[in-house]
Amino acid sequence: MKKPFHLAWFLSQGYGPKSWRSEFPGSDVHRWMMPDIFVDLAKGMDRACFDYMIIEDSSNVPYTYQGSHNSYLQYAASAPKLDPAVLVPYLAMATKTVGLVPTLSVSEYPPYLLARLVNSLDHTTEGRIGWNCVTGSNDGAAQNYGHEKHRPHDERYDVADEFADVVTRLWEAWEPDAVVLDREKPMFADGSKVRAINHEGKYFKCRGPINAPRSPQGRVPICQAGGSPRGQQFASRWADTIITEGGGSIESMKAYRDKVRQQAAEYGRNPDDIKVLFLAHPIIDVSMEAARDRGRMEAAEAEKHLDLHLSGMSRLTGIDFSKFDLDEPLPAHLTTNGHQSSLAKWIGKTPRSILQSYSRKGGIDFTGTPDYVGGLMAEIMQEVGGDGFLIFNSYFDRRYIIEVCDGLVPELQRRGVTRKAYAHKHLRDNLLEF
Ligand SMILES: Cc1cc2nc3c(=O)[nH]c(=O)nc-3n(C[C@H](O)[C@H](O)[C@H](O)COP(=O)(O)O)c2cc1C
Repeated sequence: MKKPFHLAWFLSQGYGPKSWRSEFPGSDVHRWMMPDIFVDLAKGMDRACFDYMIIEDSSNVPYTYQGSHNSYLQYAASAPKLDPAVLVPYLAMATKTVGLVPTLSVSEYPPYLLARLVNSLDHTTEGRIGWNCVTGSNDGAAQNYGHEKHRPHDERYDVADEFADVVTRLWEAWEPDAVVLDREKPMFADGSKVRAINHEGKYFKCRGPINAPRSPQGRVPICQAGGSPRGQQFASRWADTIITEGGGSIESMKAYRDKVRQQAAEYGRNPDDIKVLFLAHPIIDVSMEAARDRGRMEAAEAEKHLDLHLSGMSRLTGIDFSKFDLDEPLPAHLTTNGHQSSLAKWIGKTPRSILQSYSRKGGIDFTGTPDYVGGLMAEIMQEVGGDGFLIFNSYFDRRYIIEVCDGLVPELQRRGVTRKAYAHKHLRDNLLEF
């Protein structure tokens, strides 16, 4: 029997405008700031029994490309974005089980504030919350929080280590049976079962305890995407689920997963407790020709707007890519304090070839009928060994939601490789189901 795998959705470009340039825009594009299209997505995911949706985030209007914010605003690329934590309760109210994972940066939140927010969301969703733990990368965001630039790349992960330690201890500061609710005594909570954490570290100081009981999951699942050696080390230590591009081949996916699992074992963790999910951008239609046509149209459209992708590369690395010749290989000496794993992949390639692979959405080509794409996904996961896929499409429309949730996923379910019903209520339990 085939081993089942997990499905999640990466809401790339966060809580921002989605379908405004689509052929199927919906009649409510000017109301992009309302939760409606995201609610439709979450309902589709609940029907299809996805594990979770990550709501990407960043909190600045970037100006790295050509020293100007114009291209970002022109394409609604990275801006505008509303706060992902605001979206979560709307999605939770509209669905029953799908997990909800807002992105919250350790460079922007104080640990107590973040621990409290996530604890509150875990209570009110009855255990469906995860935390996408990021360090931030673009200096423009650091400038919105009182700094000139971000800390050095690897030190950000040192900060994240201490941050995750404080946050997880706050989440566990109340014993599971601390709330007594004894009306006669009277005793709401037993003080002997609630402890301060008295943390004094290199970066943070926090007394605790958190001012709310342990939430349904207690220690909320942590999601992480660090791709550099230091990032992977952090993820192996803390993450319950890791999201990654995967490198575009079965070999690279397998190698990445094996490395994470080995590092996790070195930290004394059970590697099976970490679910590695690989980005996938399926393009689905009723026939192979129709799907390929759509793929060609998407690529042609992307190639018409090279500055959209150049500005994205600039934002991730802090390097202004308008300075380079499109057809000259990028110099080997380039360094970044932003996404090191992304830059490492680009060095030695020409910007044009990087953009072409961007416009084809890099990675493995999942273009075809639901039957074809479902079969391909099943085969790939079988070879990689796990643990699942993370669907993404930055500017999806409602048609895309249906294609994936009501076309592709039923094919995966028919093959017995993804779940047909949730076995549990909590996100962590669903992640650990297989
Ligand atoms: C699928 C995926 C989702 C990510 N989501 C976010 C995000 O929402 N916000 C953010 O600041 N960074 C995000 N990142 C960036 C990662 O947190 C990390 O900075 C990046 O992968 C580079 O890792 P490195 O610095 O270890 O090379 C994401 C990365 C990936 C691959």
